[in-house]
Amino acid sequence: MYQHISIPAEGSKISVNADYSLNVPDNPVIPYIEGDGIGVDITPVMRKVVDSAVEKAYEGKRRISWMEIYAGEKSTRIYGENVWLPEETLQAAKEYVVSIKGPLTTPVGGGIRSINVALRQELDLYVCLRPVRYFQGVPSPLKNPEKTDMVIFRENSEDIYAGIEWEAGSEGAKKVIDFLMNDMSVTKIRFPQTAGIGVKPVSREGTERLVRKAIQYAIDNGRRSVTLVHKGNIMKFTEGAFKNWGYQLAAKEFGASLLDGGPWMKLPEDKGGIVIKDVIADAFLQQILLRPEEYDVIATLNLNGDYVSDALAAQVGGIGIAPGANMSDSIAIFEATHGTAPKYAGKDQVNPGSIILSAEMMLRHMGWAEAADLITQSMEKTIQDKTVTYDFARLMAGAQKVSCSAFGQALIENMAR
Ligand SMILES: NC(=O)C1=CN([C@@H]2O[C@H](COP(=O)(O)OP(=O)(O)OC[C@H]3O[C@@H](n4cnc5c(N)ncnc54)[C@H](OP(=O)(O)O)[C@@H]3O)[C@@H](O)[C@H]2O)C=CC1
Ligand SMILES: O=C(O)CCC(=O)C(=O)O
Ligand SMILES: [Mg+2]
Repeated sequence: MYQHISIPAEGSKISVNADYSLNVPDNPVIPYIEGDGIGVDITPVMRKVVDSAVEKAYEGKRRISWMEIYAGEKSTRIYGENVWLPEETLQAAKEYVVSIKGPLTTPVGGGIRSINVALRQELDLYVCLRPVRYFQGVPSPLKNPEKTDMVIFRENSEDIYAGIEWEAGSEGAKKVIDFLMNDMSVTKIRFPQTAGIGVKPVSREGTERLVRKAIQYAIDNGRRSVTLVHKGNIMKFTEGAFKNWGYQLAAKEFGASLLDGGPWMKLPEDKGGIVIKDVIADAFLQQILLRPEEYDVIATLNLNGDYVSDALAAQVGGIGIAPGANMSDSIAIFEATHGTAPKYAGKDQVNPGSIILSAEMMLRHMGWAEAADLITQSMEKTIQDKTVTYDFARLMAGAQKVSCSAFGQALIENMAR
């Protein structure tokens, strides 16, 4: 029994088999977190669009029972002042296997640590999967935005992003600096009296499980290459190790061999002949603008993946239309790439496209491809009709600018069946 979560009267749990495949009942209970800021605008629209797609695709034989669970500001209103991520929210996400969330606020330079990161850490959702594709008609800063077609596998549990750090002048920072200077002979801390300290753990296990998923995805989906994106020239034993462990895994588990003497590799033809390559992160950020067609599946560390996600989203029209998922082998929480966009909160203005396309990924993950296809088709049609929210309308000649909820309604009306 939960304290504040109301379990729907109808519906049952999705379960996971030993091989991590899912048993999805026709009436699954799907937990959702509304989200802070624009969560109040986009999450209800997403639910309506998904319900409509499922109804249209399965004519009442399948249906989602939504179950609200809480995190972020709404949680503090329900559970108490300092309860940002209740234990029962984690429990429900585990028990019900597949869920979806709106964005959650993280204060800058102090205050609570990210609840988004905490959710990923607590549930060990080690893959952040963010596909980036172009929808015809979306305004983009590129001449040929359709050439950007990548799938990002961002490591989601390690790196400097994990939040191990001590504030300048704190007891913790002093202790760590003392240890580094006195016990480890470190002489390179430029201003030891006033330095804050962050720690960047990157492990072989963490790297291998992420790169394994990326390569398997590339094989299963007929992709051409997997690129390891790193800053290994500077951070040799973290980012450099990520690159080395990635190549080693490709050889050890997938039979990759050196291509033209290396370091690039190639999988055997029965595994699609996929090329495994690497690129240094700064060079990657300029190459994705100049030659995006050379990149396909991307495997990278947590912080790089965060930067790369927003940069690639911009190339195909912005974070209003950038979906994603946080996944372990069994549990998945789908979420948009963007944040809470506080200046638009409650104004019914923003693009609900990102969370709707995250739900589209969720439906596909559940094996409900017919409903997922309806969402993609209606998204394509609605954008081509130039019925769009402010973010696209301001860059599109002759567009009909609509609200967040009206865009959802247009999607529903444009569903083919
Ligand atoms: N996973 C999560 O929950 C995430 C949470 N965050 C958190 O969100 C908060 C705000 O972060 P911030 O850096 O402002 O980033 P945001 O992604 O929230 O917003 C930045 C800008 O992106 C555009 N944008 C974002 N979402 C949409 C949308 N749905 N439709 C149209 N445009 C959109 C807006 O641009 P414009 O002004 O040009 O219209 C907005 O001002 C922070 O607390 C941050 O930590 C951030 C990222 C992910
Ligand atoms: O947790 C946050 O507030 C930011 C997270 C983020 O930017 C991301 O995961 O892309
Ligand atoms: Mg981000």
